[in-house]
Amino acid sequence: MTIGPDAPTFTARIQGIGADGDGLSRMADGRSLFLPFTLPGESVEARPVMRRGQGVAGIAETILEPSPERAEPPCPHFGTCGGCTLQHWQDAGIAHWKTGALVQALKHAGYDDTVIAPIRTTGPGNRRRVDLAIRKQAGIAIIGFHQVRADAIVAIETCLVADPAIVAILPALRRLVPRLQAIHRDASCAINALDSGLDLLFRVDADLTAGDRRLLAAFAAEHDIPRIAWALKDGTVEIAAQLSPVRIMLSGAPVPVAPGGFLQATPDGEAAIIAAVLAGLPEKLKPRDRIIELHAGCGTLTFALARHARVIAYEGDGYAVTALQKGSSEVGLHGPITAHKRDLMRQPLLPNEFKDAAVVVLDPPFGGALPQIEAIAASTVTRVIYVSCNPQALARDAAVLRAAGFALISAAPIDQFLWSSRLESVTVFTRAAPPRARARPPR
Ligand SMILES: C[S@@+](CC[C@H](N)C(=O)[O-])C[C@H]1O[C@@H](n2cnc3c(N)ncnc32)[C@H](O)[C@@H]1O
Repeated sequence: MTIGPDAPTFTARIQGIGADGDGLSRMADGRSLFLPFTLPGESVEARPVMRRGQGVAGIAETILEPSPERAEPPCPHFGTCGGCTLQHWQDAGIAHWKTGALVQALKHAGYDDTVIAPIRTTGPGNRRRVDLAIRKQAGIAIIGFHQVRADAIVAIETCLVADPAIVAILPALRRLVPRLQAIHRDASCAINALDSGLDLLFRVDADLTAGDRRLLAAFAAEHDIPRIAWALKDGTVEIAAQLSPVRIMLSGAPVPVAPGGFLQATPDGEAAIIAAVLAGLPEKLKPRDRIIELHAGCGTLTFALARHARVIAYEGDGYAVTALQKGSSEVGLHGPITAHKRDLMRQPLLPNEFKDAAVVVLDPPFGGALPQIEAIAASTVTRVIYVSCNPQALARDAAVLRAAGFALISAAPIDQFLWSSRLESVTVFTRAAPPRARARPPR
């Protein structure tokens, strides 16, 4: 079959939605056809444009029979900006599909008949972290998000998912960037909306000049931005301007999060994740018990967990570990929380390091935590709370837990990535203590 921008169109029926949020149909030769901005049940006039993996990516030129779940996309940038891919779908349809994605992932791991909690969805204007792409072209700054699978940047005037304080700084950034000499062509600006105000991290392609530093200090003062940092491609981060301390409150602890440091995408999502994690703790947990927390970041879950038992936290990013330690000493929790820097992919905790852990909480990055899960499976751990941002990785890791005798006792889908195909979830697994770990019966 001809594929390309001039390929003939044909009528295609959308059978489902793929992991990236594209509608799924079939070519006449049986290959998968991915059609963005279409919905299940729709009939469309499709043009197959290019190969994608084993399948073909296409364009729906005309929606011949629209789905009753179709919605009018509220954002003027929808369709070009790669940030949101599902604004053409009513909320209920997205919620149903995302819940189904979690059910499927768990089924794939061998867990059938899972009872799934109702999905918690974050509303617009809540995203407190964005990573803006920047391109300087003919003295003008293009600032926005990349198109899906493309190098082009869509200049954004507004963003309906981002915190309004982030949207409000965009015009000033567009005026600032052309004047920064350290930006030759491509750069980025990660913005975290913290409790102390916006926190900016520029990734630039050259060293800042003295003039750049003055500009950034003046920009920070004019817009009441406590800190602006910059980083070169090697990842070294330096502070360009700091007017006042930065902090985010995590379960009552003021944490001086590092520039560009990881935070859950939205405060509502963070609250829902914490609630689901705490609900999964063992009923008889005592303050002297040990919780082992893996991929702790700067302490989003740690401070909440430390109200219930001692927490031994591990995290690979040294800046995050330092922030967590500073936050715990601020609230006098230095005793109950111990934080260690450790690369858990290369050096996962060994089975015997989980000895006496009442529960393991893990919140790995997108790729999941296979080596670490295998060590947990081989340990005496009886309860695992798994926070995941990728159902596929969860499916793979949960299969290892199932093979090691863990039952799944709860699963909570959390949609903090409004109008995107991404999904967060919290799942709780338990198993009986293996014979050698069981208490000896009295004689
Ligand atoms: C999804 S974030 C969760 C962070 C934290 N639990 C939170 O809720 O804010 C994943 C964390 O895993 C950390 N991480 C990524 N790769 C790692 C590795 N190989 N070893 C240890 N930590 C890693 C990241 O730095 C990040 O803090």
